[in-house]
Amino acid sequence: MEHVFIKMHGLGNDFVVLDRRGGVPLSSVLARGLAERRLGVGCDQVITLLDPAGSGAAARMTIHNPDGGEVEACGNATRCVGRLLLAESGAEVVRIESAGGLLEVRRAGDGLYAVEMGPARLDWAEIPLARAMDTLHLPLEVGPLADPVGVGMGNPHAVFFVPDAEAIDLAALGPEVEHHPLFPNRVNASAVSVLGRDRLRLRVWERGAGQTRACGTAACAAVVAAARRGLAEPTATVVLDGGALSIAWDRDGTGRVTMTGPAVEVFRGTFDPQALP
Ligand SMILES: N[C@@H](CCC[C@H](N)C(=O)O)C(=O)O
Repeated sequence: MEHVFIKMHGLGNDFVVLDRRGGVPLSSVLARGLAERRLGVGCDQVITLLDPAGSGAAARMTIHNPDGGEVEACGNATRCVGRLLLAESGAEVVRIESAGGLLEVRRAGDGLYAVEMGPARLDWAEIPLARAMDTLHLPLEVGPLADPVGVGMGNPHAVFFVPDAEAIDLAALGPEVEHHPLFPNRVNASAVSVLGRDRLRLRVWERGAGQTRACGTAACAAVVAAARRGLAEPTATVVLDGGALSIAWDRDGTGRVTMTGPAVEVFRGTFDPQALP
């Protein structure tokens, strides 16, 4: 039997979205097959909408990386799901349940969507790291990547500040950082250059996905890390390969991070699960 999917993206970080409300969660095997770029539909993450558990949210969202692993958070996908649910309900704001917590999405004008991504996690156990340590300086060096900041945005991030992010060979260095024993759940790795007090350049190696054109949670983590190091303000623009995101960390208040950026629907189609690799 054929299944319907929606292809969406946020700054080129692309998703296959499946609406399974009233149905059952997606298996890792099916997620891997759908994400496969030669034989599947192809995407950086597979997103499933399920019935909410009862928090008053419009839906529950699950996220699978192309390696089949289910993960806690995806900033760009949250804007995309928010767009779908806002259009469906006509409401001003929608709440989405995720493994990383309850997220809120609202329209921000000009095709932009603002997501309240929850609090930045700064404690080693919440990221998580393998043992107790100062998350502002992780004892890690992989080639030109050294002394990262650890940040949890629901999912784990290591943020490396470098003079020139363009010069970093992420394809070569990313896998070693991702699988380093310091990170029991593996990690997303970012190379960040400070362009100004309110502007960062970020290139990312995503856990379970490899290099992508943008990662929303990495952009949040980069601003949190830069503000903690005193390198930038807690409100800044992050320039990724696919475009820019506005990030605001309410550092002295709730500790929550708000991310604003585009969410685009590309097309809708069908697939036959039996035909997937
Ligand atoms: N692209 C996402 C993050 C997706 C999950 C990540 N690869 C992980 O394993 O934590 C984003 O926009 O945040």
